[in-house]
Amino acid sequence: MGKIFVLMGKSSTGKDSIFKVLKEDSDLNLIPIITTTTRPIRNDETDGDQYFFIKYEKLIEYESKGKIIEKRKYDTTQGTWYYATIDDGQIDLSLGNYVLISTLEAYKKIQSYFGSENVIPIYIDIKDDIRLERAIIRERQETNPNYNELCRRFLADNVDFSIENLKDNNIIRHYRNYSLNETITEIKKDMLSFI
Ligand SMILES: Nc1ncnc2c1ncn2[C@@H]1O[C@H](COP(=O)(O)OP(=O)(O)OP(=O)(O)O)[C@@H](O)[C@H]1O
Repeated sequence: MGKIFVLMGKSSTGKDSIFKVLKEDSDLNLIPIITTTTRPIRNDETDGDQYFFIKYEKLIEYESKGKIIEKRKYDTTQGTWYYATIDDGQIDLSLGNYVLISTLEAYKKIQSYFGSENVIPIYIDIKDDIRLERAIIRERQETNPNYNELCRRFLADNVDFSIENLKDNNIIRHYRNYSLNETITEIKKDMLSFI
């Protein structure tokens, strides 16, 4: 039976940078799960790469077909955005091991959907000052930087990933992403021990 590795962490901790490398690693041979969002695509993103970028109407269509594993709603400074994991036939644990980027809330639902023994958390963390610095550097590269949204998310993440929430979900191991290569090596070693 395959495993699902769930990469989690506050914004700008490096989840996407780590995901990009792990999904190309031939030793791990992980199948990436692409989740869905209704938020606008950023300059450096490609549809079907970081997310499937869909319209709200399409999300409702999936919902009416009972295909939503989990869905989250965020009231952002640019309007309401939804993020969802959709059971669109991408995941079959008899076929291999999977990796996705998600949230703590979604991780819980994925665990109840696929069985907690099959779902492994990979929690990425860095100190707040470095996280904020990386977030600002990244945002500056956007055509229309949105520092209000950056700040909203920065603060919201500290609530979502509070020490209590992490403890309640039994997330003990923290992978500290100061050096990207070292973090990836560490995660890879642990992943290999599960597969
Ligand atoms: N170890 C690292 N050292 C320096 N910069 C890094 C490191 N890891 C990631 N970054 C940079 O930090 C920024 C945030 O990384 P990334 O987009 O991967 O984070 P994320 O957790 O996926 O963020 P979000 O959840 O907001 O999409 C990017 O500009 C990335 O290039």
